[in-house]
Amino acid sequence: MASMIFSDCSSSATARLLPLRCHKLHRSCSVLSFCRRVSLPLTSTRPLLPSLSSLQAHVSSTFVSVSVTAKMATESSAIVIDGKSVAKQIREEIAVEIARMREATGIVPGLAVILVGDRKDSATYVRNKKKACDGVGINSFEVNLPGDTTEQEVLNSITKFNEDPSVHGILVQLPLPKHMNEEKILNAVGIEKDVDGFHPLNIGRLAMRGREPLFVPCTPKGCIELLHRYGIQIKGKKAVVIGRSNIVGMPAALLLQREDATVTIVHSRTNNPEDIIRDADIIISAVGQANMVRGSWIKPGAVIIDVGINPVEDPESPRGYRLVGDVCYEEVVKVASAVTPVPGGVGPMTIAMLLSNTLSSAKRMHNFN
Ligand SMILES: Nc1nc2c(c(=O)[nH]1)N[C@@H](CN(C=O)c1ccc(C(=O)N[C@@H](CCC(=O)O)C(=O)O)cc1)CN2
Repeated sequence: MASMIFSDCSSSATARLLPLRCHKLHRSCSVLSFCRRVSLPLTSTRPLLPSLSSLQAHVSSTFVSVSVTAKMATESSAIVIDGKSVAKQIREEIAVEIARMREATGIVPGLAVILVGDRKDSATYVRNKKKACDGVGINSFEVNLPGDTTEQEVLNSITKFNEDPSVHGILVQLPLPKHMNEEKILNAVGIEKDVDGFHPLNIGRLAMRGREPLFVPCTPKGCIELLHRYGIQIKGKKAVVIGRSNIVGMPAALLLQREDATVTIVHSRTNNPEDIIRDADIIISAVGQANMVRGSWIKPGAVIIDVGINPVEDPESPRGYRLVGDVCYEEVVKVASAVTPVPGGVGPMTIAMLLSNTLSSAKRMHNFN
């Protein structure tokens, strides 16, 4: 962001941003070591965050297990929105639905993933998607193409999957190599199999009142699902989305608007972004800048959804780096009422929403409710 000062807020003074593509991602993150973990609410209707005192009153009845210490009542500290656990719960719900559908109809949902090139991070995400499919009972189909493959070869794979009745969802892992026309490739995915929700027709419908997209992009959908499952009210709230990418920022803003929030998008040309962010009740940050959003930019009690996954150098970590979000977690956790960690926040929800979209697609195609 041109007008923002980037300053690292990690404990390591030497921490530096690393290019994501050079490194295999890993799960350990020292940032999480001081997180208070609050287990999941089992219902999406009961608010998790009305106040600390009512939170404590509900503790024994509402949550599976809660490890909130007495310290929390005296020290201002946000609830950690546990995306990893929510995603697990959603995968379990999806597995039950898939089994029900298979028993009733004999149909098994199928997801096709096309990976072009040799980015390690993309390969990891694709592998994790396949593992998640296996876990819930979705058939997965994979095509791996070299980085110098032609656009036509990618289009041929898409056509093949568009015509295959055992495939209910198709996704092309992004980013594509630079020589490819992303728009042309994403437009080729049949709208009824567009489980990433990136087809312009799906995005267009998302933007219009009174129209329904067949699919909503997975990461923004995961952000909203986290807010719902934690009982965080969106209606009437001031929401700020930081970043305006086609994959996250723009659809996240559209979704928040559909939920009746008043939405502002902050981007690289926004003047005084801190002032706008400081006014927000809900912040979704998706810029890919480590620790950019500081504690002083946050209104006390705001809810922070951090979509950034940024590797920073960390000599103390076994792999030499760790993942941090766009938000300076150590500072923000003291000001916000709830915050997603990185890793373990929005990331796992992306894959859970992909499974959910694939199941919906199979149900819609086979008229199964
Ligand atoms: N076609 C698509 N391409 C890309 C998408 C997408 O939704 N569709 N999103 C991202 C990458 N992505 C899925 O593809 C993705 C990113 C991160 C995670 C995740 O679980 N992250 C973990 C941390 C990573 C780790 O330790 O392995 C976390 O945050 O806890 C899942 C999926 C770009 N491309």
